[in-house]
Amino acid sequence: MNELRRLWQLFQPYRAWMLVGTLAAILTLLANVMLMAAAGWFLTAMAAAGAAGVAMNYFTPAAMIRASAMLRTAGRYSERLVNHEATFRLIASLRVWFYQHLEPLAPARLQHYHSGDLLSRIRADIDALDTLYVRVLVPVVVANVSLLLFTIFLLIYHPLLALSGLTFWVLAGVALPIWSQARGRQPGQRIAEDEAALRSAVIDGVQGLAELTLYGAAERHAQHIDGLSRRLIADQARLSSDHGLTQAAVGLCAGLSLWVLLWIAIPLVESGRLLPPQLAMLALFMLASFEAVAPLPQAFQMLGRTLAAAQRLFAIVDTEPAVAEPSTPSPQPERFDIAFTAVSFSYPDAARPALTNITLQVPQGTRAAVIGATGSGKSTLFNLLLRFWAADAGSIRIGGHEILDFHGDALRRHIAVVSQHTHLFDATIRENLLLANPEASQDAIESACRVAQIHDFIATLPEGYDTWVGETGVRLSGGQGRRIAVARALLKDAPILLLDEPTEGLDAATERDLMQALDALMVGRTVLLITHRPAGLDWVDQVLVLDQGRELARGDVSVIPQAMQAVLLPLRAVE
Ligand SMILES: Nc1ncnc2c1ncn2[C@@H]1O[C@H](COP(=O)(O)OP(=O)(O)OP(=O)(O)O)[C@@H](O)[C@H]1O
Repeated sequence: MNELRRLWQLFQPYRAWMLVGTLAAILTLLANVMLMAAAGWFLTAMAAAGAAGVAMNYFTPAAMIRASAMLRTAGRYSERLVNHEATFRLIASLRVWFYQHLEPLAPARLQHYHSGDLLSRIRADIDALDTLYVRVLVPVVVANVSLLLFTIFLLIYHPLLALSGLTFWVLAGVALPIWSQARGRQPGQRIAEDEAALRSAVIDGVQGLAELTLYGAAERHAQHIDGLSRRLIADQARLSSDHGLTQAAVGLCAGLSLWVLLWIAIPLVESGRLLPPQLAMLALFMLASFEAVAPLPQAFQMLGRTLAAAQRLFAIVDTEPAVAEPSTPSPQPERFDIAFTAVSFSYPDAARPALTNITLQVPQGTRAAVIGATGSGKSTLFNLLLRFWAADAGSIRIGGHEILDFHGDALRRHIAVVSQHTHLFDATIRENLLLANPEASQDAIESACRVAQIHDFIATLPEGYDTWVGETGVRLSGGQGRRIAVARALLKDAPILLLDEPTEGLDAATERDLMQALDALMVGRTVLLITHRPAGLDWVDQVLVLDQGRELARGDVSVIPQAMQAVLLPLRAVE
């Protein structure tokens, strides 16, 4: 129920829309019931007048019927219009709200979530929330208001009629929904989970199709997906069959209520306390009144799924970011030297610290390399500098300011990164470049690409900078992708440059060309380079050698040959 309260708060900006939509729904229902009741009365009265050969004013009832029919049509149209508008606005704002909470959690707090699962939360779970408004809130309010009016209406004729109406409305509008909610809770939760699992499995399967085929595991993966779909379908089938049952039960209640109404009202007609046309009116009124309670069983059946979706969303929204944003404005550094002082850090649940007591000063405009074997903590140093994680001990400063005093975005504006894993978006080359600087002119883009030595290649493409690079840049080679990353970093024009094994996996000739492009990028910037290869170490000013998160040596390349040998010899042997 806590989720319901929190969701209601999120709906706050749309309450005026919701009020109008709900009023329109109430009006539509009342018009429909009035139409049926008035038609029943009118037909019987006309027949009775005809049989008795007396004149009767049919203008007023005919006008009432026409007015109800018009009101019903206009009400239905405006209810749909307003409620859809409110729902779409609500969904759009919920997506933004969720994304705003998701972004500060990346990457540290999201590493346990599969991207398919996150996608499912952003799409299916948020879609499920809108049902709370259209399928649950509106029907519940409409039912309460109209049943109150219906009861008063029946009381005018006889208390017993009101009592019997209430009994069947409560049966259809309260007992059936309670039953259907209890039955729908578990499958509803499972559907939310299974949809996410299915989406993850399908995305995994498509992305890893080459590996699955290579290792003959495609069939097994298909069976896994098949198993998940079957479970999903079984739960959906159960909900649908329950829905069918409840609809039949609502129909039964309506039929029984009519029968009881006749049983009470016929003696009233016989005793003259009710006129025959009133009997017909009440009978049709009773049947039509069940439209108020008919949507309730499904509404409560869906509640389980909606609440499960809300729980999954709040689980992310309530997660504390790994690094808290400061409450004060970010400092404006005047120089861009980097200073790590006695920094230690362990990842949650890690067996050993990733970094222990690391100190490194990189004066502005100089270049430092961090070398070490796999798992020695090099990337962790970058993660801490980029404020993706906060160090457990020690301090990291840029231009003399603690990096924890910067807002994450403000800090990262000063830093450009070129890594071996450059993510290229499924967009054009130009759009991928503009990510670094949306304001960049075509001239600026081209000159960055010239320095990165990729312009000539782009110029040969039929669509030039408007060439689509494909998902994750599959239509570019590794070296070309890396150069786009260099051009991006140039366009960002940040004073600090982090290079994470930028030439990893490239052949010697491509590596040499890329090094030239990187050389141009590094001019005038404070550079931190991660590498486990000797290439490039001749142009750095200092080296930090890491071994299992500890400093093995630090200083000029020439003054630490022993440590260099210790780390580089085994690596050279591998190469
Ligand atoms: N997100 C993470 N969560 C938990 N442990 C991590 C995480 N990232 C790294 N580690 C662990 O921290 C240690 C240091 O990892 P790090 O990635 O910094 O090493 P590295 O020197 O950059 O290695 P490589 O050269 O292979 O990239 C390793 O033991 C690794 O398993």
